[in-house]
Amino acid sequence: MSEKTKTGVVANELRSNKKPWIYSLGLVLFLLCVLTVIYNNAHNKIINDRATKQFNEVAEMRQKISEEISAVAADLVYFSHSSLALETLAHLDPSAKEYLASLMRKIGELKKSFDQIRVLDAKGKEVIRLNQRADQTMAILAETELQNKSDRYYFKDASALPPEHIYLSRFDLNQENGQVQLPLNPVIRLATPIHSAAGQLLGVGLLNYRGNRLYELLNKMSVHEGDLVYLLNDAGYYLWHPNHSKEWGFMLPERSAFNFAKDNPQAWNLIHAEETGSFSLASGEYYFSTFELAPSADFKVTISEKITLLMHVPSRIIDESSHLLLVGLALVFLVLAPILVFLGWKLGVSQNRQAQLLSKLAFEARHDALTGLENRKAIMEHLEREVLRFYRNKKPLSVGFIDVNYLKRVNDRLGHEQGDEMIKGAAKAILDVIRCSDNAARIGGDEFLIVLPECSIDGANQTMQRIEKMFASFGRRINADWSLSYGCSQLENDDDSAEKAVARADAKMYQFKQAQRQTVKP
Ligand SMILES: Nc1nc2c(ncn2[C@@H]2O[C@H](COP(=O)(O)OP(=O)(O)OP(=O)(O)O)[C@@H](O)[C@H]2O)c(=O)[nH]1
Repeated sequence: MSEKTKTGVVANELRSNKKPWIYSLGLVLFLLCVLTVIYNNAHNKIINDRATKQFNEVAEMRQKISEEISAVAADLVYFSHSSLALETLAHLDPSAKEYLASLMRKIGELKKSFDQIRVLDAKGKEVIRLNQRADQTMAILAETELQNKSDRYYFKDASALPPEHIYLSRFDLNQENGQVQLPLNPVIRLATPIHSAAGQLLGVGLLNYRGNRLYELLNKMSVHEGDLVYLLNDAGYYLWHPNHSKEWGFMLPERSAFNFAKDNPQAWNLIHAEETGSFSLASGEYYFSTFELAPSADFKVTISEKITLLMHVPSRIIDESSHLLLVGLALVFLVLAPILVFLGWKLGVSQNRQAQLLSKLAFEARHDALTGLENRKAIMEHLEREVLRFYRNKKPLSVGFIDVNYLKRVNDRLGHEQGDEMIKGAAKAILDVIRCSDNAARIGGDEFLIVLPECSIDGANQTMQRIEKMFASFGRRINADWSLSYGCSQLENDDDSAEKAVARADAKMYQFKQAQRQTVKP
């Protein structure tokens, strides 16, 4: 086998050995790519779903707060602009006051969300006042307990409004006698001026809406575990904080440090940039909506406060969802990767086997099984090519024909194994003697053909002699009398052909054999 062929075979083998690895790694890489695509899609979907959910939640809560305040405004308008209120304040009907108080009590006990319900006259003196009891019933205060509130901002602001307009105080803590009421009592005061038919101010209707009712709504918000909900006033103070001890910093000096705007100036600027939106910071995602704490547009609202509903998804929660996804996909990888490695390996091995089988078949189709030399078909193709080269460059081309003598007799007398040894001996002698550029083939039972490019007939005959000698020496080693006959021919001109050259060499070999037979007695 030539060095070149040997290198080719080694390269093929190396390639074959790598195939199972390549297929296994290829499939694992494919799995990694698929899982990466799945991760990206799932991750984006989680982000989008979360954004949609949070936006919807914030919008829904804003709507609920607006509906709640609208219902409170409707209650205020209902008793304040009733004929009973007019008759009471204008002193038209002495029994009207009693009916009005009874109506106000009904409203208070039905809704259970009012700390106080009052009617003040035009001078700010309480005419009717109901306080909510601990059991949520309403107590009508006696005449002696009624106070003058003319100096309070809510009376002044409300009495200055046009007819039927509504005033909403800021959302803050109720104060009694200049002190913050304890336990803390968050309230929103809704007030509306009461005018006579002629447009004269008769008094003010007033409701103290309990902020705790808003908190109940906020508590019902369906937030994902770990998400944080804040309600902020327009100065960034917490009206609602998951940690309630941070609320009301603008009213309680000891809590004045707790302010979202101060703690998160970057987030606060972004919140102020638009009414509703979202943004992401290192601390997590934020979804917000800033709106007026006011009833729906059906009411004429003159003064109200802007508040911000803010939902914060901490980065820890975001990372957790990504982490869970990663862990899930890692598990899928750990389950599938060994299966794919196994399948890739099997595929590579079976492809190797198939390739080896094919190359063995291809080799066998062109080679002799006993000697490993080429067969007739292969050497004739080779000779055809050499003949074409001879036509072109006219360099001498010779053919040697060898026939082993007395093979039949060896077979018959000593057995086929000895006969085979004889054939293999002839092949070995040929291969040991010819040049690398020569080609030899076994073309029949005991016949061999040798193609000798760039070799004259004399050179070919000398080569045959050397083969004959070497073959005989092999025989002597086993005390056998091995001999062979040979004949050579040289390509002559452009009319000459491979077949003709082989036939001439065969004829020469035959003559040689005849001559041998006459001189050497078997
Ligand atoms: N052991 C063995 N014998 C083979 C093989 N191929 C062919 N033969 C036998 O070789 C013998 C060849 O017979 P012949 O053509 O008469 O050749 P020979 O006996 O060498 O006689 P000459 O060629 O005339 O010298 C036949 O009996 C074949 O069966 C083989 O691969 N191994």
